[in-house]
Amino acid sequence: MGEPMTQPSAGDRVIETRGLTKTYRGGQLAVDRLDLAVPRGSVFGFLGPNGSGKTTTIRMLLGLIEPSAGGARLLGEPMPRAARRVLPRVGALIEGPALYGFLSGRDNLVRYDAADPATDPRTRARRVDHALERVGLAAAARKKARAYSLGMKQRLGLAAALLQPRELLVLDEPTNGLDPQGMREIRTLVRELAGDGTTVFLSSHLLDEIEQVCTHAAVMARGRLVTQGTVAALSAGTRGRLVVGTPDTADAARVLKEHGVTDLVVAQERVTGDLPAPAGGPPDLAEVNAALVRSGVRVRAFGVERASLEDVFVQLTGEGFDVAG
Ligand SMILES: Nc1ncnc2c1ncn2[C@@H]1O[C@H](COP(=O)(O)OP(=O)(O)OP(=O)(O)O)[C@@H](O)[C@H]1O
Repeated sequence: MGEPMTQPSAGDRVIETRGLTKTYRGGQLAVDRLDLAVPRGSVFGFLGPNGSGKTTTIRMLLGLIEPSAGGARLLGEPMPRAARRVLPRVGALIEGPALYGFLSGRDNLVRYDAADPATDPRTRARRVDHALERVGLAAAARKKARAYSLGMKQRLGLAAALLQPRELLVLDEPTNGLDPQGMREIRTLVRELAGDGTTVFLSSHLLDEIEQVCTHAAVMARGRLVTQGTVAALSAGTRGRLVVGTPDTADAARVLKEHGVTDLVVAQERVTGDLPAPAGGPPDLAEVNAALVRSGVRVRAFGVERASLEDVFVQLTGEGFDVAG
């Protein structure tokens, strides 16, 4: 309030950081001049290998730790200064929910709801039941939380974050440690929440997870932002690889090379390579295919593999994605 609007579109950003930096006391630079812009309504994936600074960033966004330099705005308000005003509009799940194992899932939620002085005790039961319904735990609501699977615990944590209507959900590695079924459940839930108009910001070290659920992503490496944008644009920025399935790999490689395909890799009955840069338009794949056939190459499969976020990461950092933390 009262502050001049520096960006005309600032109101459309639920998270915005400028030069956000964290150096821990031991001197570890965990987050280095981060400029993040999370549009309202997006499912925003915060992607990076372990140790790349995701949790540190999230802790600063939520006002749990102070930045060493730079700043963050959450729902348009400066953090941590406006924490008391902003945080009630934000649901968060970080480092697994704190639950009492000896209480039922439902009673855990009742406790969470009662801990919030702004809630009306008369409508508590309705809120709790609705949240349980929301995450698909209604049938297991009376079970003790210690009997819950990890996925159920994670869903209960989400239910706690959903006791109030939220504009933004911040989830730190929400599928970490879950089995494939548990992961699917959380992903489905995230999609549903986004469908209702909640902006979801989630961190993950899993590329395919981000590609499956997110509309936007930011990629981190060693505390720095590598890139951010829509998932479609990030992948489109990287050329796909041509893949030819054939028993005649040597001939195929020769013909492809003649057509400007580079970085050829010959594996068992498969030749892959980078397509030439599209000077004046994309290469004519039909012509490449016809040339293979003209040279007597028996082509079983022919196509371009879509670039993945992993390709984007490797191309931008020159590192594999599994960088040690
Ligand atoms: N409290 C702390 N004190 C000192 N260094 C820390 C602290 N917390 C994190 N770090 C270091 O800061 C860097 C970033 O860690 P952070 O936990 O933010 O990364 P991350 O991307 O969330 O990884 P992970 O998925 O493993 O949590 C790491 O090198 C980590 O060792």
